[in-house]
Amino acid sequence: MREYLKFYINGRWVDPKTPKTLDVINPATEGVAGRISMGSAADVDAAAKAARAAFATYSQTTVDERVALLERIIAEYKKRYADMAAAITEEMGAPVALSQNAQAAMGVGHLQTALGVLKQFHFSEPRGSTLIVKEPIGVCGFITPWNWPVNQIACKVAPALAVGCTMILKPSEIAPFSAQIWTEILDAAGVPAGVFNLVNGDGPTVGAAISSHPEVDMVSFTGSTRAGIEVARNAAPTVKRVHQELGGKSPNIILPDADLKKAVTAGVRGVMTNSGQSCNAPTRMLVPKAKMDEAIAIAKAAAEATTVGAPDSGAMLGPVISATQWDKIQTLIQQGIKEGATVVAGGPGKPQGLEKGYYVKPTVLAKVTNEMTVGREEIFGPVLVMIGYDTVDQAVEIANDTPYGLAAYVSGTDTEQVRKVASRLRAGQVNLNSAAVDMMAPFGGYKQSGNGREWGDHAFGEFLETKAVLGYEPKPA
Ligand SMILES: NC(=O)c1ccc[n+]([C@@H]2O[C@H](COP(=O)([O-])OP(=O)(O)OC[C@H]3O[C@@H](n4cnc5c(N)ncnc54)[C@H](O)[C@@H]3O)[C@@H](O)[C@H]2O)c1
Repeated sequence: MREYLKFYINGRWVDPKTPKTLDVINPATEGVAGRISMGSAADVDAAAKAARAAFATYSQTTVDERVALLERIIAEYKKRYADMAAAITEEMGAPVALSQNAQAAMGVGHLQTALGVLKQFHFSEPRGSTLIVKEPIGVCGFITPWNWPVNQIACKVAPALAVGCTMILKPSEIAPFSAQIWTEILDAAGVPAGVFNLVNGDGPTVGAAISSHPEVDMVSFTGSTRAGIEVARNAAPTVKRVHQELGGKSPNIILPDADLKKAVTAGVRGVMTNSGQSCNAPTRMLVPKAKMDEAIAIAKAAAEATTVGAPDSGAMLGPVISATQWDKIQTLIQQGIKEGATVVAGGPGKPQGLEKGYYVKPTVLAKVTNEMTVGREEIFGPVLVMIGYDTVDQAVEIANDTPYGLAAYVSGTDTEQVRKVASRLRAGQVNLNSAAVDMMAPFGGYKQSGNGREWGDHAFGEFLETKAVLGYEPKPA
């Protein structure tokens, strides 16, 4: 039973201004795994003031000092790696192997990436007699979700620290354990007081207080489009910069000349991983109608080979995050069936023998059209929908017919055609032929999937202001 009742403000573990707690549920057991304090606007205010005070000195640190700091954080992270992976499994149910090999790995991955970028980054550029300077934007507010918890914390905190910003983090209240370990790591690494602050709590209270606080210069939010809109609304009166990373319903175009077995199998795996709880999951598979029967058979086999079970059982999928999420997924599957989709694999209800815990059957729905609810709404569970197309033009049209634009996937053997299709897709990241993760590739959405870009060098820009210093080079006498 974990008890994380203090916040981290101004380099110290402090009690909340008003005591209030929340039980954290382990989704694999439905049992209480721990307790956190739920903060208030007063806690956010204390954190914002600490971050503002620390900005005066931290923003003036040298690149070498920040390189040394990131190196110390990476060293501490490596010491706590197993604790981090265990915390993630406990808070959100990821299989042990996924937590160890991917979830926890992303945390240190973003730290190392930020370190590499920082060593080469140009913070100023002379242009004639003018100097253009990139300066840290100030105090940042970070609001993060539960699905890739430390990934989303690290991809904000690491570049922000690298450029000289100070910050307040509000992690997901449903999965707050990894954020606690993260904070302990930063504390052990000697992050100066006030540079990084942690306040736990819910969105409407702590999230809204961060979004609207006049001392917060920018807010970076990852989560649902609904909450992202609220953040922007609350931020508007203070004219702060708002960075949103929101939902997705990413298309996966399997071109007529693709290696069908490889592409469909990879597509199914891409949806199911992390129990379908990835914002960039390839959830809409677009298949040539002439190849649909064959594709369905491959998808069925791949989904049925996807094992589900307790995080420590060696199964490929754990539970989904919560009872609410489980219910939402079930309602959407039922809605899909009602609107005419065919269940190819999985379907409603819990997998056999897994009555306790929020487990969902790896599900494939075929005969889906892009107009159906399951073709349009983000399900955020292990549910793939398959949609047929007649021509490549039609596939592109269906792919783009969504309010989202986070990711897209294309498979085919004709490289020219694959690239051409990629150029027509309105999405922030297009993955060709199951390319591997690239930590330097910018990550972010078009349309209602958000704005701005995280990861790699592009992330630095989110936390920088641009200053033009005219007359920097004095005119020769
Ligand atoms: N684009 C991306 O990079 C990305 C990554 C992961 C998840 N997501 C999206 O996140 C969603 C799932 O996460 P979730 O259920 O935790 O989302 P959520 O929006 O409910 O919660 C995300 C965070 O926002 C906070 N929040 C909620 N309401 C708020 C408000 N009014 N003001 C300020 N903060 C508020 C929550 O407390 C939490 O910390 C999915 O839609 C998914 O696609 C997007």
